[in-house]
Amino acid sequence: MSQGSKDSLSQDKNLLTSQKPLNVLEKVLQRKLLARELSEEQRARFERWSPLCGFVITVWHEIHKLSPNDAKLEEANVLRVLYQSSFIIADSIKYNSSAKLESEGHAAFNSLRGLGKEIPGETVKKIECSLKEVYENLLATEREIRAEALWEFLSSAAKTLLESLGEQKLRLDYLWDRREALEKEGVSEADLLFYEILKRRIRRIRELVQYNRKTIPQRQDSFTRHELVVPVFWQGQRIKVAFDGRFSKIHTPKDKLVFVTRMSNVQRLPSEYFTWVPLRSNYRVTHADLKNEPIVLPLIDEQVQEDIYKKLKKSESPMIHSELYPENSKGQEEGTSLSTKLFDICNKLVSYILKADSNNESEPVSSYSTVCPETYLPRKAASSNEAESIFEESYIQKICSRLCNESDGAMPALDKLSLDSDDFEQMQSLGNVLRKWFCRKCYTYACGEHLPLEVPIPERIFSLSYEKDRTSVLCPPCGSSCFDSQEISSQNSLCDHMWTNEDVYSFQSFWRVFGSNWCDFATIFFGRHTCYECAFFAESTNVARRKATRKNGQRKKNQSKRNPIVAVMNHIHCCHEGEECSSDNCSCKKSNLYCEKYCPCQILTQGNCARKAVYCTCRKGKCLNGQCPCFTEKRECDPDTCLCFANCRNPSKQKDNEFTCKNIGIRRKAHKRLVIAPSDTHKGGWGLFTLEPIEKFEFVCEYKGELVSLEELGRREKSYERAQMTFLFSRETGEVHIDATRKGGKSRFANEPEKNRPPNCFSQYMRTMGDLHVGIYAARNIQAGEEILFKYECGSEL
Ligand SMILES: C[S@@+](CC[C@H](N)C(=O)[O-])C[C@H]1O[C@@H](n2cnc3c(N)ncnc32)[C@H](O)[C@@H]1O
Repeated sequence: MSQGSKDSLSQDKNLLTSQKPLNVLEKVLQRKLLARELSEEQRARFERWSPLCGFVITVWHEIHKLSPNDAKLEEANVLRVLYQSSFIIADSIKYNSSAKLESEGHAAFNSLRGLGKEIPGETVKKIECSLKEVYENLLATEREIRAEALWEFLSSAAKTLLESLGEQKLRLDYLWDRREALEKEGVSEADLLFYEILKRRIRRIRELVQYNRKTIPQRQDSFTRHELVVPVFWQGQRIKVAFDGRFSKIHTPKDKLVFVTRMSNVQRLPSEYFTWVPLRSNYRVTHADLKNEPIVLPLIDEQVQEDIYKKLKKSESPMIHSELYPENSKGQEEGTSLSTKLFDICNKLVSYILKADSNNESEPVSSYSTVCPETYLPRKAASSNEAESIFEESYIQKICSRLCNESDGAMPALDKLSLDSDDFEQMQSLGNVLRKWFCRKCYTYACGEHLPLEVPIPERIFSLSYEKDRTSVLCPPCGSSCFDSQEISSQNSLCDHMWTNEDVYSFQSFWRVFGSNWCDFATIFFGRHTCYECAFFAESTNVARRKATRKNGQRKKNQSKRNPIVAVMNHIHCCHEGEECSSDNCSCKKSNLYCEKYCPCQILTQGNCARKAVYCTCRKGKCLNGQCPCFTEKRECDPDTCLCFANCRNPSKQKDNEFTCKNIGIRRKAHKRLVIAPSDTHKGGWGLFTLEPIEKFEFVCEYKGELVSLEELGRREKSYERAQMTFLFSRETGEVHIDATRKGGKSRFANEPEKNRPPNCFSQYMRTMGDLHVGIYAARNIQAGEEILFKYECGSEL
C-alpha cells in the first residue's frame, strides 16, 4: 500500500472515530471523489446525487472486497443490495431526506454483510442472467461515479425482475411466514417464496418511485428553501401543513401558527454490535457476572472485526442468560432455575393435597373436627399417625432439602444434615434457610435482586392476645375449632398433636409472613396442627425464641465470609439486636437516613422505632411539591403507610397508569410512553422521545442498568473511554452507580441538552421499597414529541 493511501486511510479512520460515521460518510466520500480528479461535469453530477452516490459506491466497493474472485457471489450480493437500495432510495425520495438515505443505507449494508452466502435456486440464476446485462453496464463504467447510469440500473433492474417473475396474488405476510417455515425445514421452495416477496417489494418500490418522481421537486435540497405543502386533517378540519425540515407550521383557518414535531421513522433499534438487554429492574452485578464479562468491549463507532464480534457474542450469552434467570446463579449447572424447582415442589404439594382428598373421600367429613372451607383439607386429623400416612414424605422437609440441594455456598450446607435428626440446632438452621432467602421486598424466594436480610428474631415474637388485625379480618374463622371461637387453655383437648422439631422450625420460618393469622398456619401444616394449636404453641413455647436468638448471632458472624455477592448495593437496612437505633448499631442512623418499614427495628419495636420515616398524609395526593414529606426527603410514597391514596387508582381518570399519588412512579413502573428515535441533539445518534405530554415534576422513567461498585465503575469507565459514548450514571454523592451499556431501559438513550440550552428533565436518586433508584423527572411541562434531555454532570440534579 502506498504512503499516500495509508495517510488517507488513517485520516478517514480518525474522522470516523472522532465522530459518528454516518455523519461524516459524505465528507469522506467527497474527499475520495475529489482525489480522483473528477471533471467539472462529473463533480456537478456528484453534488446533485451525492447521497445516492455515496451509498452505492460504498456498497459496491465493500462487496468487491468481500468477494473479489467469486463473480456469482458478487452478483447475488448485488441482487440483495439492489433490493434494499431501491427501497431505501425510493423511501428517501418520498421523505425528501438525504440523512435518511445515508443512515438507512448504512444499516442496510451492515445487515447485508452478515448474509455473505450465495442464494441457490433456479429463480436466482434466471434473475441473475436477466440482470447481467445491466450489471455489465455498471462494470463498464470502470468504477467511476455514474450516478445516472446507476439510477438507470436500479430502476431497469426492478423492471426486469418484475417482468421475469410474473404476477401472483399471495399476501406478503403469509408468504413471509411460509418462507420462514420452509426454511426451517430446509425446503428449497423457500427461495422461490423469497423472490416472490422480493418481487412484490420491488413493485411497490416502482410505484413509489414513479409517484415521487412526479410529485416531489427534483432537486434534493429544495425542501429547505421551498415549503412543501400537503393537506392533512387537524382537529377535524382539512388544513395545510408546511414542512420546513424539522418543524411544521400549521395554518389554521384563523391563521394561528401551531408547531408540531415531525418524528423520524424508526426501522430498527441500534443493536448491531453493541447489544443491550432490556431490563425490568436494576440488575445487581455479582462475581459470577464479572467472571463472564468479555475483556474486549467493542467500540460503538468501530466496525467490529468478525472474530471479536463472535467472541463477544459467545461470552455474552451466559451473561444474558443469568440476567434473564437471575436465580439460575444458584442452580445453573442443572439447567433449571430455582423458581422452576420451587414450582415443582408446589406441584408436588398439590398432588399430596389431591391424594389426601381422594383418600378421605370415603370417610365422612364429620370424622374430622373441621374441614377447611377453601382447601377441603382436614383441619385436624383423627390422629397424628393418620396424618402422617396421608403425607408419605414430609413436605416441609422436602422443600427444605430441595432448597438446600440447589444452593451454592451461600446457603448452609445441609446435605450432611440428617432430616430425621433430633438435633434441635441443626433443624433450626434448616428453618433459617427458608426464612433467610424469603425476600421481604419482592415477596418471593431468592429474588436475585436483594441481599438476604439477616433479621434477628425478636424477643417477643408472638402476641398473647388474638389481635383482630388486617389479615384476620380478611380471613374468616376456618371452622368450629378455629382459634377465633375458642379460649386458649392448656387443657383444651384440641392440643393433642406432637410438635416435631421440624414443625417448630417451619413455624419459625413462617411466623414473619403470617403474623398471628393462625388459620393460615394451620393451612400450611395441612391438618397436622389446627389453628388453635398454632396459637397455643406460640403462646406457650419459649425454647424456639431463646435458641433462635443465639443461633442467629452465630450465623451472622459466618455470613460475611460466605456471602459471595460483590458489595454493589442499594442501601442496606439496619440490622441490630437491640431495639433502639443508635449511631453505634444502626446503619440507617450512620447514613443519616430514616429507618424504613423493612428495617428489622420496626418489627422489634412493633413499629415504634424513634427513627421511623415520616410518611405523608397529602389529601389531594399530588405529592409532587414541598409539602409532601416523602417527596422532600426524596422517597417515594408507600401504599402501606402513606395516607395519600398511593394504593389506589384515580377513579376519575380512565387510564390505568393514572394514580392519585404521583410520587410512586418507580415502584409502579408507571413510566411515560417513550420511543427511541434518531436524536435532534446528538446528530447521528439516538434519542428518547415522549409520546405523551408530561407535567412538571412528573415521573418520566427510571434509569435502569447494572448496579456496579465504585471500583467496577472506574474499570468500566476506562474500557468505554475510546467509544466516546457513555451509559454510566454516577453522582459524587451517590451510593448507587449504574451502567446501562449492556443492560438497561429505554432511558439509556436519553441525551444531554446542547450547550446553553436548559434541560427539560432532571435525574434524582429516589428511595423506594427501601432501595435507591434513579428516576428521571420533568423539569417543566413537556409536550408530546419532545426529546427527553437531562444533564449528566456529576452532582447536579437539575
Ligand atoms: C446515554 S448515551 C445517549 C444515547 C446516545 N445518543 C445513542 O445514540 O445511543 C450518552 C452519549 O450520547 C452522546 N450525547 C449525549 N448528548 C449529546 C449531545 N447533546 N451532543 C452530542 N452527543 C451527545 C454522548 O456521546 C454521550 O456519551
